[in-house]
Amino acid sequence: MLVTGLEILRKARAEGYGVGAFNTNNMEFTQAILEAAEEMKSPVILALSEGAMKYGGRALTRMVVALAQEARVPVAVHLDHGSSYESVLKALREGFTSVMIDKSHEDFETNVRETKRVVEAAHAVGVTVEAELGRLAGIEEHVAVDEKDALLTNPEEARIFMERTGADYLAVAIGTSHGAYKGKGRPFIDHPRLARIAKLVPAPLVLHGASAVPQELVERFRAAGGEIGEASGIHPEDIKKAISLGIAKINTDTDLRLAFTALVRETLGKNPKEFDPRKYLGPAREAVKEVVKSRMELFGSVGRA
Ligand SMILES: O=C(COP(=O)(O)O)N(O)CCCCO
Ligand code: NA
Ligand SMILES: [Zn+2]
Repeated sequence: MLVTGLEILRKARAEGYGVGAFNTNNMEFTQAILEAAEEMKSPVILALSEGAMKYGGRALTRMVVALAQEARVPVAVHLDHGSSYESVLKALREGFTSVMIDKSHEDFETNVRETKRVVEAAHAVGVTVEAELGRLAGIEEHVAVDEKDALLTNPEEARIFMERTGADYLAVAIGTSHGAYKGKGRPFIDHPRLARIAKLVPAPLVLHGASAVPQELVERFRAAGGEIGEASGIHPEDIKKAISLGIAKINTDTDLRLAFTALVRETLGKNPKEFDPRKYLGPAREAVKEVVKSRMELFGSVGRA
């Protein structure tokens, strides 16, 4: 059933588990994510970025909202990294039940003002809001303290920010970053900082850039002809620890893309004569589903629907 992001995330934070927000751009990803959620009896958040909205248009948004309504588990349809008030309004018009306004690159007062404006509009139509404070950036442990403070979320600022904006959940910067290159080896995650934020911010917390970029997936991608450098993601133990400290929404996109693309390359490589899209998109869909299921097990959301 289609529910708001807060309905899913409030319970997750209260009960100490995480819920995956998985990005989709097409039918196969959407099916894989929802099938995994139903099989695992797990709540789930379907995330569409502005790029996804542009790429898929009404075909994508109508499909995602309709399938979320029919799903046998709680599903929120979420605008990922909304960059403007107008972009959020479009998502609200499409029936999304969760919207992110990401003004984390602006100064504090601008972020507060813009976020507050979105909260008023979204709440007026029963939709909940994710905001962001702090700069997502993979940082090495030895990075100077003042540089970390310039980048990562300041706990006291977070408290004031949430009180002034009324946002429902908060994306925090504690050392993760988007994409496949999150730092040399095991990225440094500032758990003490997260603990301080969680003490001051009772709202569900969000972890962006949370993909694991597992080596076996990177190898499979390379073996099938893909090219990728020294890729590394967030260690599963760091995800579990972050959830125990207050993270409730975990964004995963890169892992799904790697799995899907590795399988398309592999299937096409093995069957040069094949030109029925279902024959290479189907196995890729299954690979995405398996990644989503394993993420749900890691997050502890299995059986929580
Ligand atoms: O936080 C994330 C996903 O992070 P990751 O790249 O670790 O999957 N997102 O918001 C997804 C869109 C960003 C491009 O990946
Ligand atoms: Na988001
Ligand atoms: Zn993100």
